[in-house]
Amino acid sequence: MDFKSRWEKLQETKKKFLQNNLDPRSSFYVDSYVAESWIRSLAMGVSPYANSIQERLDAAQIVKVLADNRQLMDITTSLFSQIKLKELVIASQHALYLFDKNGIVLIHEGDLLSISNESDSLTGVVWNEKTMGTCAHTLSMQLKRPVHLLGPEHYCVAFDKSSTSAAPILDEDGELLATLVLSQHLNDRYFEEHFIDFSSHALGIVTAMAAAIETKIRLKDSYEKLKTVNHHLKTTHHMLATTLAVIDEGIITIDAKGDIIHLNTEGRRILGLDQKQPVNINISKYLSKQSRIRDIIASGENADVEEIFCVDGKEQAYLANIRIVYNDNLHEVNGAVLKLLSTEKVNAMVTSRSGATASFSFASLIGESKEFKKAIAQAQRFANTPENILIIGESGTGKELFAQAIHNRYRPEGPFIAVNCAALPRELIESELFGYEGGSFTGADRSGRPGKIELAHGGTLFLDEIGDMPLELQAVLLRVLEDKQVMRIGGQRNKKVDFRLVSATNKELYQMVEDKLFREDLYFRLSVLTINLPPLRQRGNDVEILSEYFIEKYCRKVGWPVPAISPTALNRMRDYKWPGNVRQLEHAIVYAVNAAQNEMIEPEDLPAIIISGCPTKITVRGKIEEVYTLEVIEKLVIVNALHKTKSNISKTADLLGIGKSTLYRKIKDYDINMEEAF
Ligand SMILES: Nc1ncnc2c1ncn2[C@@H]1O[C@H](COP(=O)(O)OP(=O)(O)OP(=O)(O)O)[C@@H](O)[C@H]1O
Repeated sequence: MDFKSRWEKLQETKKKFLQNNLDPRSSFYVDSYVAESWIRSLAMGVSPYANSIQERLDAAQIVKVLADNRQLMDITTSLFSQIKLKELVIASQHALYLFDKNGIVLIHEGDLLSISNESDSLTGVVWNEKTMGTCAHTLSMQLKRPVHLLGPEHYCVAFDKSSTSAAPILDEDGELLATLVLSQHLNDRYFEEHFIDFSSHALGIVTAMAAAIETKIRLKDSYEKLKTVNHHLKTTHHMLATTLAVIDEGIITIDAKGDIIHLNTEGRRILGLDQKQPVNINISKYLSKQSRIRDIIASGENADVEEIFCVDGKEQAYLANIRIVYNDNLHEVNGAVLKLLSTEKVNAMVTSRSGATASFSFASLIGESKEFKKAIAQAQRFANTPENILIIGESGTGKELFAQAIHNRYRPEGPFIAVNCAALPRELIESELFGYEGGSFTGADRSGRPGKIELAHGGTLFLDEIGDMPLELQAVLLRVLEDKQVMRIGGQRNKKVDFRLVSATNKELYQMVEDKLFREDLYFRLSVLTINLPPLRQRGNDVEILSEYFIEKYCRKVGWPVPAISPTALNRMRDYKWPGNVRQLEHAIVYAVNAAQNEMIEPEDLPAIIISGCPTKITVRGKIEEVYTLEVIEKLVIVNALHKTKSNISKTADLLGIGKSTLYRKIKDYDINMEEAF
């Protein structure tokens, strides 16, 4: 059927439908979806004779709709301008419309039908089946496919001489975004001269343009998504970099060949690289030939080892936690992450957690006597130099306290490591002082352990009872002091150590040198600066000052009222010889505070040894002399020996040259309190 005949048949069918209510669905010429739409339009009360649309969004709604469709409109207008569509549309006397998914006019070029009664703009006009009945774009919106309507197929008679093509614009999920419409008014020439149907061309153009817009929208969406992913990636990267930067351990990532891929701030500091310097360096540049890192990576097994890094000629030891990174299928080693913590820091952490800190300062040393003040002044002077210091004094005179005060004056930030050479079995002193390498001897830690000398790096090593150090170890200690480096038992390499040695003794050290029990060279090295601590019995009124101090300290601790000391009790305490010095005084005070019935400490509240240990005053040739009974002296000797052996019965018996059972009997007879002796 030719164009003109078809047009006439359509018009006839519509007329019958509108005027005689003849069901268009039975017509051979009208497609069923068009016929259905006519019926709907009529049912919705749309006037078939309307030639303008009254429904339009208000200004605010228009602004919102335009904003919601901004991207679509931008893409459409840029496409229009690219292919000069506007000019083409006008020249070919077409009109072009872009509708949103609800049929709101977003863009239009030309308004051939003067559909709007507002001459200026159609934007915001609500043009759908409800307002204008069957149109190409209303059907295209419903069917989601391109639709062409010829004149009378439109519901409104006003479009009887129009040819309209519409194509939907769908999103990725097939949801309707908009429709694009190309419409042409068929003037009389079409009917009289050509009768040519150009509709297929228009439909092709509008479909191709809708597809182009869809592609552009999808591209833009993908780009936006990529941008977001990229942004997330960047943010994650920044967060990771910031997290790594605040970790005060060096984090170095290397590939399987050992090339550095990434380092955090501390990692850069360790390798001496400034923050901007590129990192394409191989890690082996900083490692010695003995380094185990390469083998560990090749073995593919995580490991924690101590590694020496050499940067600018300077060696520094680190505890390296090596974690292997595999590729996705877990068969191949991609590289490793090294976490480096300087062994100095590890040691400092170990020592601070194990309580190896010095709490005493010169200000907390109690005493006003001339002798004591002289010792303090001397210690303060010596503290300011890096030299080794020897403190000589009887047991309990405060030698360790002095060592702590010296440490806190000179190197308070470093570790304070104390070793009592008399308290350790001979065989253990060596490993305790020098440490050992992993697997050096049975029973040792698999990973090895640093010795106290290593742990004292950057601080003070306090060797108490230095006189008890075995001769063979004295030689090793001397070498450490001379070379300032230490080698662990079973180890291969020397480690630099920097510490101040404070040693202490209650023995006649020089006498030991003469008896060949102590190395002379070591003695001279230790005793450059010597401090003699006076025994308590030579400190006059310090007994009273210290007693009051200890009473208050103890009562504060247990929350009791502070008692006074009666003058008689104080006299007894002054007369007593205090073989255990300040330590013994402190214990005596704890005993007395507990024994005292009221606010006054009386002589009977003091430990029995203090009362019985005081000399008896007798007159010899007119002169008052202080004499001790043999019993008192024996008791004192036993207490002293018990103190020295830390109440070890066998050792005490050996020391005194008596049998253990005799010792037990005497302890009972003299009512010796073992704790008090200690
Ligand atoms: N001047 C002092 N001020 C306060 N307390 C003191 C003073 N002197 C000693 N002490 C007390 O005496 C106790 C013993 O001190 P310290 O351990 O330093 O003695 P020492 O001479 O190292 O003993 P030893 O030779 O038996 O190891 C300390 O716990 C402390 O409470």
